Amino acid sequence: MHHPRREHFSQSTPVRTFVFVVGTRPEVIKVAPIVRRLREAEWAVVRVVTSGQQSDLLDSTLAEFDLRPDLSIRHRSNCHTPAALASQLLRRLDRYCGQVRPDCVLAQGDTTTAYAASIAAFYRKIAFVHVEAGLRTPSLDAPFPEEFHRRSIAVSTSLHCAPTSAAAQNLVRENIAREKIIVSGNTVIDSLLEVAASKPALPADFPRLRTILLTAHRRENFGEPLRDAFTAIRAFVDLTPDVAVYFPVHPNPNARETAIEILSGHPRIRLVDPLGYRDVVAAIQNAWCVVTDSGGLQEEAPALGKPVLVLRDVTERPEAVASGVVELVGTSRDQVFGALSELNKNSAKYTRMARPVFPYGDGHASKRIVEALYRQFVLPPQMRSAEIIQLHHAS
Ligand SMILES: CC(=O)N[C@@H]1[C@@H](OP(=O)(O)OP(=O)(O)OC[C@H]2O[C@@H](n3ccc(=O)[nH]c3=O)[C@H](O)[C@@H]2O)O[C@H](CO)[C@@H](O)[C@@H]1O
Repeated sequence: MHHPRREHFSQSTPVRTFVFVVGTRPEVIKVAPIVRRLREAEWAVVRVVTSGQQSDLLDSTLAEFDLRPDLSIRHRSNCHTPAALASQLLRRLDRYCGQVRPDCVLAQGDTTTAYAASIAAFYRKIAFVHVEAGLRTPSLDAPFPEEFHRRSIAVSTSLHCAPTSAAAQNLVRENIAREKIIVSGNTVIDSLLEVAASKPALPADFPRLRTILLTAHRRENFGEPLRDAFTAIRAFVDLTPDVAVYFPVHPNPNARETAIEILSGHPRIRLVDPLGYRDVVAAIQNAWCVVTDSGGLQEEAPALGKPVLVLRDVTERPEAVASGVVELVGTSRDQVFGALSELNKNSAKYTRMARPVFPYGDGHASKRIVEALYRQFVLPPQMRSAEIIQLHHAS
């Protein structure tokens, strides 16, 4: 497919072509506000490619955010391992980049899709822009394989859009030049605040009790860790008659089977299919607390003033933990049960954790990113202001 490039839309301003590559639900939620804003810019031609990484959740999320892909990569053969997906994607993205010849490839986060997109861009000598750059844990294989993806992507990125100052500092520690980093905020807060402002309706089956919104799907929690955490949650609900659980179950069979095994058949535990984004936002707004191993929910719930217990031992999102509204509890039975009981008994603690904080953004991240794209890809080098492409220190 060849898209003719208009070299100039007016006498002076060149038109640049931007290719976004997305493969999973969170990537769509997080790039959609950038795509929408960039499409309004007369200096930008925007293409969206889907990678086929998470085919079951992608189409509905694309539709909800009104993102129509220009290319949907489908896989004939089994692509269930990161290696199989990465190798197939690399070939397909290389071909696409060769045809379209974009000025820039953009991807978000830490998926195999984002990793393959960064390599494809590098081999074609195309600038790569990384959205949600600089998240790190101390261990290369936790989360696996995402931490490896993040670190590898950083090496060839020309513009790093870090959500927070701490993420930017992580990049500086890896010797990334400061001029290549902006602190944009996380675009998930753009999506979240926009949806929250439109007052989404609560899903009809959401319990009318104090409700734990539960999600769990991280690969490193499959098996015993999930089984332990779910057992503790069930025990807590058994002992606390005014508490319910609302659990949109991820389609991954490893997560799904354990959820059904441990949590089904309880009158106050509701296992439901994955929710649309509007439903999730309404569910967070109406939850008593959120228990999760998801990255996105650790960012969203604090902005809506809901306490979060994280079913992981480490997080690449330390900011809300430092604010005291997110607690890392791991997956052991004692810790999960203990953390829920404490939140239930200790109302002063609950109140401290149930206040809106915005460490991940103010809802204007996509505006900052589009401004940075304009500076980097449209303005001549001598006119690029250092104002925006600079490292803001934590206040
Ligand atoms: C290791 C790690 O932390 N990696 C993260 C991972 O994403 P994640 O862990 O956040 O993934 P999920 O939990 O699947 O998605 C979350 C989003 O989905 C919404 N949601 C949830 C349930 C539902 O029923 N319906 C929904 O709409 C929810 O509100 C939220 O916005 O990959 C991203 C991409 O690279 C990275 O950004 C991110 O670092």
